[in-house]
Amino acid sequence: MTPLLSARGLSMHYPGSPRPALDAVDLDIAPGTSLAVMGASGSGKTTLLHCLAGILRPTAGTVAFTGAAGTVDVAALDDDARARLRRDELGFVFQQGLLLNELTALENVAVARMLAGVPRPQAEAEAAQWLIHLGLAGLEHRRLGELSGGQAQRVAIARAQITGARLIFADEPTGALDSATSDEVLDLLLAAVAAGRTLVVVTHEADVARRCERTVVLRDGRIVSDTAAASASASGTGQAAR
Ligand SMILES: Nc1ncnc2c1ncn2[C@@H]1O[C@H](COP(=O)(O)OP(=O)(O)OP(=O)(O)O)[C@@H](O)[C@H]1O
Repeated sequence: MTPLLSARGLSMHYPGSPRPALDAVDLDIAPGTSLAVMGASGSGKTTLLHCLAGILRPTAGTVAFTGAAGTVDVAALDDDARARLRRDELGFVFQQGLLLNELTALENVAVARMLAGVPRPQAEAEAAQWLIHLGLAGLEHRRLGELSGGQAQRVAIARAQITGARLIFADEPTGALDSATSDEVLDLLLAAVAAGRTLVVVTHEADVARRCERTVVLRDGRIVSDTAAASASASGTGQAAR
C-alpha cells in the first residue's frame, strides 16, 4: 500500500546547535494506522512531528505526503503552500497553540471550516455536530478557558477532524490529564483512526503508546526501535530497528 507519509533522510540542524535534532530519519506511515513516537526528553520527537507536518522545514531530506492533489514533498514547499497543506489536509491536537481561549468551543471548531471559505452559519452547524459527536453537547457556547483540560482536548479533536483531514498529529495530547480523562481522549483519537484517519502521536506515556498499532522510539534524533503492537493488524507493522 502506498504510504500516506514517507520521510527519507530527514534531518534538522537548528542553527548554532552542536548536533542535529533529527539525523537522517526514514519513516513510512501507512494510511489508516496509529503511530506513537516516544523517546527521552530532547530526543527529537516534536522536531520530527513538526517536520512531518510542515510546521518546520527540515535542513535535509524529503517528506512525501499523498493527499487530495497527489503526492507532494512537504519539505520542499514554500511557507504559504505548507500553511495551506496544514489548513486543508492535516489536523492538529496540541496541548496549546491552536485553540483560542477567548472563543467558544463552537467558534474554535467552526473557524477551521471558515478558514477554508465555508460561510459561518454552515461552519457553526457542522461544528455543533462534531461537538455533540465528541460528547460536548451543552458546552458549545462555553469559552475555551472555561472548559476542563479534557474538554478542551475534545474541542481540539473536533477541530482536527472537521476539515476532513486524513492525517492527525497529536503532541502529548494527554500530557496534562488524569488517567481516566487521558483514556477517554485517546479513545476519541483512536475512533478517528477506526473511521479511516491516520494518527501520529508524540507521547511520554507507555499506556498511550501501547494502544497504538506501532511505536517508534527516538534517541539523539534517530529511530532506535520500530515495533508493531502485538494486537495490531498487518498494516503499519514496524520496520527493522536501526
Ligand atoms: N528552536 C530550537 N532551536 C534550537 N534547538 C532546538 C530548538 N527546538 C528544539 N531544539 C533542540 O533539539 C533537540 C530535540 O528537541 P525536541 O523538542 O524535538 O525533543 P523532544 O523529544 O520533543 O523533547 P521533549 O520530550 O522534552 O518535548 C533538543 O536538543 C532541543 O534542545
